[in-house]
Amino acid sequence: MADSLDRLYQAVLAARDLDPATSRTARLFQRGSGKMAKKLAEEAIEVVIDAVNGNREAVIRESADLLYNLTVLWASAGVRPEDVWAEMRRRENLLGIAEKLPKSRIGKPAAPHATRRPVIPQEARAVRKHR
Ligand SMILES: N=c1c2ncn([C@@H]3O[C@H](COP(=O)(O)OP(=O)(O)OP(=O)(O)O)[C@@H](O)[C@H]3O)c2ncn1[C@@H]1O[C@H](COP(=O)(O)O)[C@@H](O)[C@H]1O
Repeated sequence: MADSLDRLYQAVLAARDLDPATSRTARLFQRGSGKMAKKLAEEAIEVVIDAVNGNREAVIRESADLLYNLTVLWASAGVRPEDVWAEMRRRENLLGIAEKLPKSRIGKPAAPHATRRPVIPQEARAVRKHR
C-alpha cells in the first residue's frame, strides 16, 4: 500500500501545475485547502455510509477516492508520505517496547505523575489569559 500511495503522491505533485480545465488535481490546488478538506471529508463520510450499509464494493471504491483526496491534502500541507510512514514506524516501535514490558506493568502508566498536566493556580491562569 505504501508503494501505491507513494506513486499516487508523485502523480498528484506532477498534476498540481497542469491546466485546471483538464486536471481535477490542478483544480483542487487552484481552489485551495478548504475545498480539498471538504472533498476529503465527503469521501470519508461516503466510506462510512457504505460500510454501515454493508456495501463492500462501494467501500473499496470510495476508499480509493478517500486516499486520493488525502494525498492531495498532504501535498498541499507540505506533508510527504514518508513523514507519515515514519510516524507509523515510531508508533510501531513504541508498541514493540510496550510488549517487552513485564506483564504487571501493562495498562499502567510508566510514571503515574508524568502523564498528568501540571496544576496551575487559579491566579496564574487569570494572569496568563489577559496577557
Ligand atoms: N487517483 C486519482 C483519483 N482517485 C479518485 N479520483 C477522482 O476523484 C473523484 C471522486 O470525487 P467525487 O466523487 O467527488 O467525483 P465527482 O462525482 O466527479 O465530483 P466532483 O469532483 O466533480 O465534484 C473520482 O470520481 C475520481 O475521478 C482521482 N483523480 C485522480 N487520480 C490520479 O491523480 C493523478 C492526476 O490526475 P488529474 O487530477 O486527472 O490530473 C492521476 O495519476 C490520476 O490517476
